[in-house]
Amino acid sequence: MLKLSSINTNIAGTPILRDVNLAIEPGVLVGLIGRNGAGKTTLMRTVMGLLTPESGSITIGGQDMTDLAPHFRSQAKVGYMPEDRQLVPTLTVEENILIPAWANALSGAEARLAWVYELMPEVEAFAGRKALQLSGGQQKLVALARALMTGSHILLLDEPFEGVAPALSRRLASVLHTLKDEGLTVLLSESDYSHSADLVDQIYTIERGAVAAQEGAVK
Ligand SMILES: Nc1ncnc2c1ncn2[C@@H]1O[C@H](COP(=O)(O)OP(=O)(O)OP(=O)(O)O)[C@@H](O)[C@H]1O
Repeated sequence: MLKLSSINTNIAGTPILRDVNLAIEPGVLVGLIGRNGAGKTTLMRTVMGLLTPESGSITIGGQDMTDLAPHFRSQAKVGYMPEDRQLVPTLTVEENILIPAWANALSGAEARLAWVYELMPEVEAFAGRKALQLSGGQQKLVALARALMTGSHILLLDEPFEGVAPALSRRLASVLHTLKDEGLTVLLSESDYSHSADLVDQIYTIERGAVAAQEGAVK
């Protein structure tokens, strides 16, 4: 379970997240819906420990992560797919996918990589190509593959469908359906409901850094 309690995060002294409370039960796919600039990325970066909240707490699987360095998220089997992908352009696709495994000395990385390739055979097909040779949508799949290396329990996906062509969007949605069936816990952000409506079990909206649960919004 992922839980944020009364989180306030500032950027350069400006309050961005305001008293955010959010709880995701294991195996549930939650949509975080809000316009550009609402604070979705700030929320994800705060959960990942890349931004330190001014106050409040973050627990993952019952462990208080609020003051722990980002790499503790990998140990807790949390994976993060940033909105801007953040691939290293001159490394191959496979090298990019393996970065979190190297950085965290992940045991069982080979088996995990094989599982990821089984889930997304198209990624294995371009494993040897440099990241800069891929389209934006293909890079999104690679960023998802990389997030899955550590994210075997919880995935944070920041606008995964943004800028992805329709055919690849459908493919991405089908991969996310499979991950949901596998029991992963997922927080997925989107600026509207266009891609997530069929996927999410529960919705939170975010507006000017304030988060609200949408009761009975879906399923
Ligand atoms: N490095 C920064 N310096 C100053 N302000 C920032 C910085 N990063 C984000 N902000 C501000 O924080 C607010 C929330 O931004 P954030 O990126 O979290 O929103 P978002 O919902 O993810 O939107 P987007 O899809 O546009 O990224 C915005 O008002 C943005 O201008």
